Amino acid sequence: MQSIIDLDLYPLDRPESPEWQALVGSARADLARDGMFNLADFVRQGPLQQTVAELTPKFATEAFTHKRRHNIYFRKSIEGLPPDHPALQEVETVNRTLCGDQVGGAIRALYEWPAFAAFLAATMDKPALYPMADPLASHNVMCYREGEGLNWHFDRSEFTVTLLLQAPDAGGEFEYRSDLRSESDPNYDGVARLLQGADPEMRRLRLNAGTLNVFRGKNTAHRVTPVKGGRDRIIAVLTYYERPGARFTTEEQIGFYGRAA
Ligand SMILES: O=C(O)CCC(=O)C(=O)O
Ligand SMILES: [Fe+2]
Repeated sequence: MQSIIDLDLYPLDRPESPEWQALVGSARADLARDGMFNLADFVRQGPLQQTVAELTPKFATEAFTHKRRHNIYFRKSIEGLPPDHPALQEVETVNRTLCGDQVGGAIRALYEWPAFAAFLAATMDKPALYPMADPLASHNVMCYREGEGLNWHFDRSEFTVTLLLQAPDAGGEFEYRSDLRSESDPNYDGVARLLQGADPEMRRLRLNAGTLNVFRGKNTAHRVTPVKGGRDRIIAVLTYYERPGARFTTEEQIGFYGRAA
């Protein structure tokens, strides 16, 4: 793992050491304050560039083009909400996705490294986290070309872990609004306000390649703005759950990836 991650900077291989505990502590403090934490230069430049070189031809030939109009919930209707409620306003998403069964190398090695899941669990104050059993959804790499983005949504899992592999020249920014809803309060009026561009608490993040980002995606509305310029935005999305064996439904697999597996 030392060839992929700088373990001197980020001692994930030494759980419970003072350095590991300090890293977990600062990640927890950031999560509590901002709903996210970032570890810059988490993956080394060599494996980053190698991964981009391996995956670029696959994006040209075998990636699924995710292009659809959807609302922030990725659901046709929400019980108790009239179809014309502004929280159900539709937006368009376009990007290309490679699924877990198409991504190997450093990304898969990191995804399946037990010490990485254990570190993430500690930052989130959970007893354990497990990779998904879903051959498609477990770890994805997404590519956004000029004009492409991912529109407003909430994630299925409580936390989302991303690793930017290649930053675009401009655009492709990550915009988010932490704690827009909660388990007990869907806050549809707040959702409508965000979609109308009128939420003063929306924040924007420009990531650098190699940065690990962890955020509370289930109740944090977020989007990726359209990329500008010729350099694609390429990002790995790693999904963990508190129980082993998590899978998407067949309908979700087809909606996100165009196939079931
Ligand atoms: O591309 C990103 O930065 C975010 C990806 C994301 O939100 C998702 O895959 O659910
Ligand atoms: Fe997301």
